[in-house]
Amino acid sequence: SHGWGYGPTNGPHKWVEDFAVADGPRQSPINIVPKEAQYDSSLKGLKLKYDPSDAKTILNNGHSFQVDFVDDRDSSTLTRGPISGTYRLRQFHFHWGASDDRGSEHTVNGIKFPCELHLVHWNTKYPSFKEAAGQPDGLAVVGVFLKAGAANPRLQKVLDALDAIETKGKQTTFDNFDAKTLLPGSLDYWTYDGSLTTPPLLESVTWIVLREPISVSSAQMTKFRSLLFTGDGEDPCCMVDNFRPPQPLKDRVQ
Ligand SMILES: CN[C@@H]1CN(c2cccc(OC)c2)S(=O)(=O)c2sc(S(N)(=O)=O)cc21
Ligand SMILES: [Zn+2]
Repeated sequence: SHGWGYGPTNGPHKWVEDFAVADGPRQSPINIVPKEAQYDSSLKGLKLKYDPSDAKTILNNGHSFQVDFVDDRDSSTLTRGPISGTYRLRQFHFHWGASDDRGSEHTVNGIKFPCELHLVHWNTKYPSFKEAAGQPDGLAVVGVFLKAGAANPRLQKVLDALDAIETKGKQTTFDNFDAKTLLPGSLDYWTYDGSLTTPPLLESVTWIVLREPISVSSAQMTKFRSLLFTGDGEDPCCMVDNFRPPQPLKDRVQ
């Protein structure tokens, strides 16, 4: 079967055919309008504690690439901020464009960034990630914008691993990586209730989008674009424009 993707025949405008929740009340991403966001003084600061030894593998999943973490104990966690309880880091991945003028999923005042990092965490009040993914308070994803500028040395270890996972399904070990090094200096954030931005588009995500971007150079973006959506032996298709456009806010505030 021709699974979902980002092309003209299986892209975001087609996902509702297989995933009716695509038209749901809390879909992601959204356009963030800082002036319309409500300041909530009761919100606490984010607490992110990541153990570099939890990093396990890096995988080309045919939609993006992701770094997977060992999540069988509370060693890499997200607490405080808008959430209650303890969420464990499961994986991080990126979304990017074919050129620097697009690529991010969330936008700010309609502005697109060339790339967006997502750090996916699941609520440990549920027995497993899969169980949590189906619950309204099951996941918390920290989004970080990447802004075109100076090369970011913190990205280099991730980018150097991409040669080994060029095609869909390729995976290689990726250990001893501190995901905290990918975060900007300030942890100021916008937050809203949303969904996965890819099928199954589950409405189980508390989104926490950091206001301060990190930098990425055009040469580093070229490295992201060297990946393929396609598997070995298939006609090669560059992995670019793997982002869902902003969705209606419906009855939500930030
Ligand atoms: C391909 N989709 C990613 C993989 N995931 C996935 C895999 C299996 C089952 C499942 O739900 C039951 C979800 S995931 O939950 O790690 C996420 S989060 C996310 S994003 N862009 O909203 O941050 C994309 C994906
Ligand atoms: Zn994502």
